[in-house]
Amino acid sequence: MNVELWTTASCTTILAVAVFICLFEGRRRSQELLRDVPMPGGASLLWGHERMVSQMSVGEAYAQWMDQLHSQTIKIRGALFKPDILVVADPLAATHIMQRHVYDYPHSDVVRPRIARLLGRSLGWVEGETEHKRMRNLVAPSLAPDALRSGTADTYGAAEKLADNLEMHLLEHGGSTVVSIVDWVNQATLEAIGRLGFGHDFGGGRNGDAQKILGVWRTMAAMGVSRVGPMAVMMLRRFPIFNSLPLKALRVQGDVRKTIHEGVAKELLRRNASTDLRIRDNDLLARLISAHEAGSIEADELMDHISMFIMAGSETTAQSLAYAIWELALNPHVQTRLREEATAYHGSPSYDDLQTQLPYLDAVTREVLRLHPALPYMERVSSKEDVLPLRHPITGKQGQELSSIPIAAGQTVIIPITTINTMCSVWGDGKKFRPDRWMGDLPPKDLCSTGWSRMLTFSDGPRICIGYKFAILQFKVILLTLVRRFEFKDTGVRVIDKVASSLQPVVQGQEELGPRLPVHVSLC
Ligand code: HEM
Repeated sequence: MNVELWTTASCTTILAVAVFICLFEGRRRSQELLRDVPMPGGASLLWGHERMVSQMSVGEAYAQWMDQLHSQTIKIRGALFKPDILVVADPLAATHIMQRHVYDYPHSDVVRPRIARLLGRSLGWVEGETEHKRMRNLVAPSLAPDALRSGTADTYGAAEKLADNLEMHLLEHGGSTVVSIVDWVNQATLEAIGRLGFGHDFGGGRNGDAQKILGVWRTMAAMGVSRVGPMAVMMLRRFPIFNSLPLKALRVQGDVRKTIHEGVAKELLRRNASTDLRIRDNDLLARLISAHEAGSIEADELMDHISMFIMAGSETTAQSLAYAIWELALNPHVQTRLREEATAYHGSPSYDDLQTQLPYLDAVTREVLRLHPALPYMERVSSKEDVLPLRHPITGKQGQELSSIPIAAGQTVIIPITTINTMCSVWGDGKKFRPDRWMGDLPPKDLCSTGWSRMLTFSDGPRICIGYKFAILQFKVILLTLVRRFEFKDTGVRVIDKVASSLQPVVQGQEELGPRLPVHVSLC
């Protein structure tokens, strides 16, 4: 063997041993600190518990294990010999992470590169307190209640356009037909964020740009819910370096951001330059452009804020609305009662009336957002050692009661939003769709999360969803408009909740068709 070859071989071996020692050491330390945290049985040697999580309907596996182990804090075995993953539904521990120490728990190596590819290096991606606060302060006024008050009429405009298009579609089909409702409501939510944030008309969510954006998103989501989707997540969780490989599953994520940048974002900037744009003083685009002109943000950041807000501002609300209509189809008595309230109110309720004058619409909204959170879980990694306080102590290996657990730096932590929002030990009949719960007694506050409405649907603390008030406005306006004009009926299919970046409904037996939520619609 010549010297060069020998040196290369030795270096490679030393590197491989070093990587192995680091991985092993990280695993050992994390296992040691989590030794008292209960773990369910049945892990596969290769896939740990992670594959089971992805095979069941969203949140189901965690709920079952937490019930079995009588604990809201558990650990699961990671796939491909990854160190154990901590799953935290305990309200005090979740509040500790999201409220008080959110900057010590950045997004994981699966989540952050995905956000960068899909939506851009904007607010949901940025880490570190200073940079995060800077971005948040830049965009927050555009989504504050005053901005929403002046944007309410535009949101009604988007909802009416959807209702008109749907009515036309039904008339072409003899007055009633089955539609995949997600695709329809997504047109309205895209139109609504276009109008509110950017003074932009997406042609009711049906023009060329809108169709391209919704099309690439659908392709990405279909791949995410296919068999390769969960595999890719497990591989990336274990080997983050795969994030830089030219894999198809990753490339289609990048297509979403690219489509927005090359289409609507360029068009907005072109029209701004020719002053052909209807910008409200405080709207998102106006704020971004003045920050760019003042030299406080680069062009790349400007473009990424546009892609982030167009997608985050439309897709999540569309999923939630689609599930709302599906629940109305499954629960005709709720639908009738909601329609009665909606038609008893004459005209279009203002932003403030929507908060107080339609109590049943409010209850239905909260119940759908509780049961079907559009982001079913959050995944974080501790950047330093920490001690997690617990509201519900766990019993250690020696039978001792532990009201806190130590966390190693680098520990992956999952906060299972769906499981937290629906836990029967907190909510009683937590898996049942029952809007009336919001008009009666709610679970005691100390058993619940400190997020909006005692849930974690919009996260909590300094990184709580910045668009949640707009999401609720869109949700109520579109649901109110649709329930006044259409009747929804169940089609009898069984739906399984999957995740591809966000919650995605899949029809059992028709998985190959990708995310769909079929509902029978007719004119009222
Ligand atoms: C029902 C609809 C929505 C749901 C359930 C939802 C949920 C969430 C959740 C759980 C997070 C935290 C994610 C994490 O930290 O890992 C988040 C963050 C975020 N959401 Fe939403 N969201 C919704 C609608 C919206 C809308 C309408 C917008 C914009 C107009 C928006 C923009 C954002 C942004 C920019 C962030 C990052 C905030 C930060 O890190 O400071 N979301 N959302």
